[in-house]
Amino acid sequence: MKFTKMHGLGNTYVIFNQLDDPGNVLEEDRYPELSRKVSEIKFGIGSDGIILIGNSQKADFKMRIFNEDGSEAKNCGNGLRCVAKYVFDHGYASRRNFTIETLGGIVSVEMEEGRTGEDHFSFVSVDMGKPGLQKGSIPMQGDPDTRTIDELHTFDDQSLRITCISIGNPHAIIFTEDVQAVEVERLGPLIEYSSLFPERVNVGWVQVKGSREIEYRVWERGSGITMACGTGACAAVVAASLNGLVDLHQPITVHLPGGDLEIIWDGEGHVRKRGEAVYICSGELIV
Ligand SMILES: N[C@H](CCC[C@H](N)C(=O)O)C(=O)O
Repeated sequence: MKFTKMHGLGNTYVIFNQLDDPGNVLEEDRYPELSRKVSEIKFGIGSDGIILIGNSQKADFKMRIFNEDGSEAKNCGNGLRCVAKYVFDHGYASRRNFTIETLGGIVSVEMEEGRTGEDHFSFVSVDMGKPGLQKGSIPMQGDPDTRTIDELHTFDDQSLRITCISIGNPHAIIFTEDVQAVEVERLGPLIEYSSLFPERVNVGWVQVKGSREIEYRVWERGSGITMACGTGACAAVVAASLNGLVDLHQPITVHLPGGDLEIIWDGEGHVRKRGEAVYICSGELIV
């Protein structure tokens, strides 16, 4: 199978182009195992998961994403930027703006000139759609028509205030005074596997640095600690806005371990993000 390995702020995916390469199409039940094998650095390639680029009946392209543990996710912000750059650079997209279907909905992307310009169109803007705010959209236990904003919940011996947002995929956001001091590795799985979330959950910690700047660390459902999470960064800005901690209508800089993303939300409509997508290598996977 031919692959291209790319990253968005160090959140790395091995991408299989299925648009015109039947050799990259497997039986449906083989993809979870493929993701587990490919993601493993010693016996595989090493990544946070795999992405399949396919044809769509509803959009210009289709993106499927599988986490490191083989679970299929409904959305992937960093992955969308990588897919957009790939299809644009390889001539599948005839315009700078186009749409990509995900299991979490259809998103619009626009290719932008890079900051330095040496790698033309290295930046991608993505309209991630309307965030889900009701418990029923996350999904999580409780009244499906109510929101989870700064709600106290207990996870084993930890009582934490959480704000839950769906960006097509589920996120639990926790605000902290010192994001670097958080024991992400210990708390992440406690929350990810809590019975509160029937489909598990991505967990993000946010330290507000100013009305237009936050710092964010993530424990990803199905992949653990990653260098960045695009949907998580969007969820973090929406959660911070709902808690009155950052400005609406203004670009919010989100500092992640792998770099910065620019996110903007108007308080009720679509959440948008802008960031880079970078090639690492391409090759042939022996399956
Ligand atoms: N672990 C996520 C999928 C990857 C999301 C992340 N890598 C991003 O950039 O949004 C989930 O199971 O919903």
